[in-house]
Amino acid sequence: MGKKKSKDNNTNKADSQGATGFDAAKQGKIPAKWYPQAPKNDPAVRLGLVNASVGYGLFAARDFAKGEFIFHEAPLMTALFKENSSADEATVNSQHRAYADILTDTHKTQVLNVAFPLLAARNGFPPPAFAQARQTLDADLGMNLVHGRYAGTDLTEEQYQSYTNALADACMNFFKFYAFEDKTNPDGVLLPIIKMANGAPAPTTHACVYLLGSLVNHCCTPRTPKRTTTVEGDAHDILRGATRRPPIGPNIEWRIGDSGLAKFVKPRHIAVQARRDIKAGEQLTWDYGKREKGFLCECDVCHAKLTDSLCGVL
Ligand SMILES: C[S@@+](CC[C@H](N)C(=O)[O-])C[C@H]1O[C@@H](n2cnc3c(N)ncnc32)[C@H](O)[C@@H]1O
Repeated sequence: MGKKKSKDNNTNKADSQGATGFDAAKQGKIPAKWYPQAPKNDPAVRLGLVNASVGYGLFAARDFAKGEFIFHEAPLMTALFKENSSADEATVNSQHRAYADILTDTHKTQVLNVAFPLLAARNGFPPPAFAQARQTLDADLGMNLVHGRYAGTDLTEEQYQSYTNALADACMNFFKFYAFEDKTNPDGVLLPIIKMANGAPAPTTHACVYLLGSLVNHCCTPRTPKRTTTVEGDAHDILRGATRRPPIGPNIEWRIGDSGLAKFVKPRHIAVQARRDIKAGEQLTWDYGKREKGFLCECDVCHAKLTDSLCGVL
């Protein structure tokens, strides 16, 4: 009962924030492309498993038009962050403090351990049983979302087990994998996190971890953005002449805080919008940028490149 009450409180808070943004949009104070077009309680995203090596991903729960606002959410936790910072005491302490704060809130801890089994494993928590995980994800995945959006999951028990079983030797640097750089410090000066080639200490700034935003996977930006392909599509196209094939490449983009695009997005909140038209069920991806990624990319652009090179060989 207590849990339900706190969720309702969250929703009410979100609604009142949403109303402000909504009014501002109606008055033309924010660009129409950020206007929340979907009715309240229309789910924006679902959590699913891409495959065992890529892990979780976010999927569109409905169609989105190019430029459409998809969701925005408050950070679950923020901490200091430095590129390659695992030896930096202040940064590590700050990250531990952020995590400890979350552990004082049982409800948030449950959600965190289900949404981020990597983090749970690192901190010695076995992933919860599927039945509990499913309930938590369905009910609470969108608890940080504003504008009344919510999210749930389509994860099956089999998928959940296959992913969580693979996590025994899970990652050591949670923030490195999941945090967003909040590039705007309180004075509005940009503090990009860059890898220092000369070994000098990298700049430190705040990093934010989000419940949904941090679960978005990477997709490379295609060199020629109009290039589109599918294996079957290629074969048919050759026979029938070129037809329009589904687009590839990152389909969303994000901003943190009020970056001049959305006045209702508070500092450190992340806001996500469609970079092109998106169909329900499509995985939402963005380009992580040039930073060292530390994984073998399995995005559709890399798959297309591989297909192209194999076709070239055959
Ligand atoms: C921000 S997390 C995204 C959520 C993650 N898939 C999960 O299940 O927790 C980033 C991690 O996801 C995986 N990942 C993201 N994009 C990927 C891609 N294009 N190819 C392979 N792995 C990817 C990598 O393990 C990466 O370190």
